[in-house]
Amino acid sequence: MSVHNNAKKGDIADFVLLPGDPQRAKLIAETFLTDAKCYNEVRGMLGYTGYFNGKRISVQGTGMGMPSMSIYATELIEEYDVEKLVRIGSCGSIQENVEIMDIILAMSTCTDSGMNKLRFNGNDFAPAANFELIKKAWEVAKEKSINVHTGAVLTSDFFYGESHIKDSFLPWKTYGVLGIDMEAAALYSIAAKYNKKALAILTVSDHLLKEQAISAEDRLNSFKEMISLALELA
Ligand SMILES: O=P(O)(O)O[C@H]1O[C@H](CO)[C@@H](O)[C@H]1O
Ligand SMILES: O=c1cc[nH]c(=O)[nH]1
Repeated sequence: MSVHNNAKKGDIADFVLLPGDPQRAKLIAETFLTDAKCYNEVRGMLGYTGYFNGKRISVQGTGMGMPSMSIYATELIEEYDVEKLVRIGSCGSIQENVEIMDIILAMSTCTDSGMNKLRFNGNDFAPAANFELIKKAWEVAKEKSINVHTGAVLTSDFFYGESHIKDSFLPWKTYGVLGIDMEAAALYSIAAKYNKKALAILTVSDHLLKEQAISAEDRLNSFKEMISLALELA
């Protein structure tokens, strides 16, 4: 058991999918896995272990934001010996050609969070995806004819921008950043700290330039392509 997880040692597979929404973890366990068992309900942050094509995998909700992701990723690695961590999340697009429901493989992450500034004494760190995982994800996407974008994302502490900072995402857009989430940089940083493998796969749930968005229900139910791609990485 860890502070935020009541799984026993051995209950969690060495490959874990990490949705922000614990209900997405439940849906994945119920619709994609066989023989899935719930191992965690602490704070409603559901976690399950089951099988996909004979491979043992777990799926664990992480909550929203870098601190929450950091807690779950750290405990999964330190207490449960997890080796591969794949975030399956939603994000907002900040590029014209990255449309609603498109999938992004996050090669690298920028962040406006202070967490890594604190860790690195005011200096920058470059949180990046594991090459083996992103290469495999790209190959699986090609095999399954899933169109994916690869590139940088911004992991932000903000979901709602401040009205006095107009179009705060424009510098990131200019420098080619594809979209905005709230956890990928934390996952890549924790994975780097422990020399583990991590990847964030994101589906675009809203478009900041076009002011389009899908509903919360669609966010929960319509990420099947991303999930089927992520499951192949086990
Ligand atoms: O859909 P998830 O995985 O939660 O990801 C995105 O959605 C949440 C904001 O609505 C943030 O956690 C953001 O990163
Ligand atoms: O973090 C997120 C997720 C979806 N859309 C956003 O704009 N930000």
